[in-house]
Amino acid sequence: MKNPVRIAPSLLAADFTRLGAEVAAIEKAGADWLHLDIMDGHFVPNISFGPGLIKALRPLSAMPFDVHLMIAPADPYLAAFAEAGADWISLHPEAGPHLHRSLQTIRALGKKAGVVLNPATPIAHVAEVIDLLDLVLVMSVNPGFGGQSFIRSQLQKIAALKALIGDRDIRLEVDGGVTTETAPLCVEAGADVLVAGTAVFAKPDYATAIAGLRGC
Ligand SMILES: O=C(CO)[C@@H](O)[C@H](O)COP(=O)(O)O
Repeated sequence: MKNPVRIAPSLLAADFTRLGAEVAAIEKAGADWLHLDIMDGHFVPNISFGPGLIKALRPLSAMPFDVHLMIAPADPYLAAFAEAGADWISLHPEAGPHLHRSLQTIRALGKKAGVVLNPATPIAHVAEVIDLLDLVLVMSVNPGFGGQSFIRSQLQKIAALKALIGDRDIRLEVDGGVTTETAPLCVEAGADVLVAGTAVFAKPDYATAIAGLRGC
């Protein structure tokens, strides 16, 4: 069965002086999920925000909170993100020695578990842990910053993952350089969740931007 396409604006591109209002605005504009990029200045060369912000935003929105951990190690912080209000928690295979155990921990916390593949990370990691996955996130830029250009080779990776996932109940998400030009290519390759930062928050009308990414 084909999943409907979900649009997940990335808060990293929002106006940090008015985050509560930004979250309310994208929800009203039709966003499906809120994507939250957690960066530690070590796993990626940027620092963003932590569980405190997620806890502050949680009462303001009914959207599922989709938390992408760009931190290493990730294991010591999984419970904090779960308690703060994350619904989906995804991490990189490179973030620790025991991806399988990390995914088990996320599920034991009652959350949906995801694995994230950098542009140079092979899909073999997914096959090894597929029974523990609710989501696979393909990075179509090198993680750390918004506003980068889409790496087109990742379309083949999305298609290969779609074939690997088959009819399992696993979302296939793409993040980085997603625009009205690249979004249809991602969906055609098999993605069903589109993360977009600048393609939403840098636009004057969020509803038009979200509808454009959804292809309607
Ligand atoms: O995780 C990241 C970057 O590391 C992304 O979520 C970006 O924040 C997406 O930004 P755009 O490429 O859509 O502007």
